[in-house]
Amino acid sequence: MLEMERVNTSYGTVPMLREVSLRVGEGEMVCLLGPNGAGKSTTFNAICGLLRAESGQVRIAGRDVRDCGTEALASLGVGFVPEGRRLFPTLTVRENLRLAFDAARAPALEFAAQIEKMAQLFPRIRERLDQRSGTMSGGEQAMVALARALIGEPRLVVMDEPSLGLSPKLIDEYFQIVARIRDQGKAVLLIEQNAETALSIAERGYLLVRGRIALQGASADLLRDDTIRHMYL
Ligand SMILES: Nc1ncnc2c1ncn2[C@@H]1O[C@H](COP(=O)(O)OP(=O)(O)OP(=O)(O)O)[C@@H](O)[C@H]1O
Repeated sequence: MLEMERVNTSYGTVPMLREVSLRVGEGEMVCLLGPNGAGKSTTFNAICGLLRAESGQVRIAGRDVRDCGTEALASLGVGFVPEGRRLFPTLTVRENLRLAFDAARAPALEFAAQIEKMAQLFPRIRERLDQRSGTMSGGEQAMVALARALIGEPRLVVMDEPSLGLSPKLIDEYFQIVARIRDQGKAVLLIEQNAETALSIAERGYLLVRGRIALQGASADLLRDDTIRHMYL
């Protein structure tokens, strides 16, 4: 579903990502770990078209998306959960979801039915559909941001540190929902600081250090790896 091949990016003259290659297969959940400043959000931006890769390729479902634009990606079946949620705070939950639903351009889907599906998946937002999203708690906003990524039935979901700022109890609830999404057959790239939780639900993982992929492997192997244990566990 997602392939990055030898991607390089810079901020001005400062190189950031260096020869980054990663892939997420159909229905597979993969995590991208890395310390602060490693380039995780840069990788997210390179996938969603906010930052153009200088060289290398970014392909989604076999299509080169480097010049695609973020809106077009939604209609290719990709849902994004950006760091910090980035909801429209003065719009209601329903309006935020509507924008994402329209961007997905999926004529076979019906908005009311998709809202009902999201309300079932996220009971916390059912009674808040007409509340302005900026007045919701951080945990509720996190659920709305995930519902927004899912409402157009994407085949691939890319999440940038979605658990940031959530309480331990909410993190558990959040990742139970993420695991259910994976079980529905969606491909997921989970960019996370929370290595133990991420590796416990993803099949494989990559470790990004100073813009380069330093380690990759099956989650069970990474959980036993000395570098990962030293950095996180
Ligand atoms: N727009 C920008 N202009 C210049 N430098 C930037 C820009 N965005 C990010 N950087 C730098 O690139 C490096 C990687 O940033 P990035 O946000 O990708 O890291 P990260 O792994 O997501 O870190 P964190 O876990 O702290 O969010 C950092 O040193 C950051 O200061």
